Amino acid sequence: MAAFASVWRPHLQSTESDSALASFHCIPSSSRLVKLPEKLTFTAFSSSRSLCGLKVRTSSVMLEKTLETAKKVSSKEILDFSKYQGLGNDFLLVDNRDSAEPKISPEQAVKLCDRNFGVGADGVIFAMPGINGSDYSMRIFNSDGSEPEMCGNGIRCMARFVANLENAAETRSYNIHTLAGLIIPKLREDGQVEVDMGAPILNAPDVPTKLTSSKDGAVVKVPLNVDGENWLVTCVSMGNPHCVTFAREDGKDLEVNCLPLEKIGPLFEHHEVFPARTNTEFIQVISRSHVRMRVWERGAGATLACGTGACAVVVAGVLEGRTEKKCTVDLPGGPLEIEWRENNHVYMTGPAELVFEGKAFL
Ligand SMILES: N[C@@H](CCC[C@H](N)C(=O)O)C(=O)O
Repeated sequence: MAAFASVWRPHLQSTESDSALASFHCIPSSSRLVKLPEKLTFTAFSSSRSLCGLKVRTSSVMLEKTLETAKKVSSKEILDFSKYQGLGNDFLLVDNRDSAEPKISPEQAVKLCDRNFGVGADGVIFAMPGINGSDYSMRIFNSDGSEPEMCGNGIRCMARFVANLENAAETRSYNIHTLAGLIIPKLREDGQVEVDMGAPILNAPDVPTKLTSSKDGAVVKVPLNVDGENWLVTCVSMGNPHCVTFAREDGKDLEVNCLPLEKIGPLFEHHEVFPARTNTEFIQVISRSHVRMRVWERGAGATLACGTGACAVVVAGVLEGRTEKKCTVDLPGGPLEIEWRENNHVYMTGPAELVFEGKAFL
């Protein structure tokens, strides 16, 4: 972890392109605080110096240890990561193939996901050794440090990440063990990733929700009072819980771009009827095969896309009689193709792209 030290008119300047590393050190020149690795103490020097890739120019910053020591200290506390995004849902991917324990703690993930003080991401994903014959296991921490069972956009990114690590063929599929069971992403020739997301879970206590079921154990188009307003909701688990709404109780179509997501999202997420909290999808139907979605994610807030959410939406759309089983879901970050097939599995197709690789101080 970094330590704070008082200095006199410090001026730090990054000499590397690694913004994550730099962000731990860069401060406004008017400030009197500077973050440095905690094991450093101070003596005087008065010229321009380079510290861990940063140029230090001040007349009175005092350093006792050598720059070599600083580099050794830093290297022990650096995390290598690759940043990926799927429709703007962004993740730090960590090569965790040598251990069945995540390399960083939930608290460290929260810091790294911070968009001002860290690298910035909706979550951290660990590519871990496979279990029970699977190729890999995936675990993920949300940006609030909580651990979800699954992540649809994340698993597309993970497939691309492990293929890069392995220098694998452009087109192949992986069996990935998740806390929601076995999920199978396939890298396609056209660059898209198609994922067999498994079967939806509809039985209310398994979602989980305390709402009373309306149809064969499932919660379909059931009124839910949120802050004095009644919404009609359908609850679906894709391994993780989702509450999907197409309308308030007046039945009028939603105009999703006009919803105050930051206000109502947290009220759904923490509603007492969702014992494990919930992701919430607000949907506007454009046609029976095309919907517009905005999402408030459990543990991450408003994101540009949610893969498990888009799958839950098509299942909910079919159960409510609003959509076909094959549907395009438009998210703020772009479209996902979703299909609920005859084998009861939901298939999701979308992009996954490497943004950059980096190193961050923990
Ligand atoms: N963005 C993800 C879902 C990530 C997990 C979610 N926030 C939860 O807590 O369930 C996706 O693409 O599915």
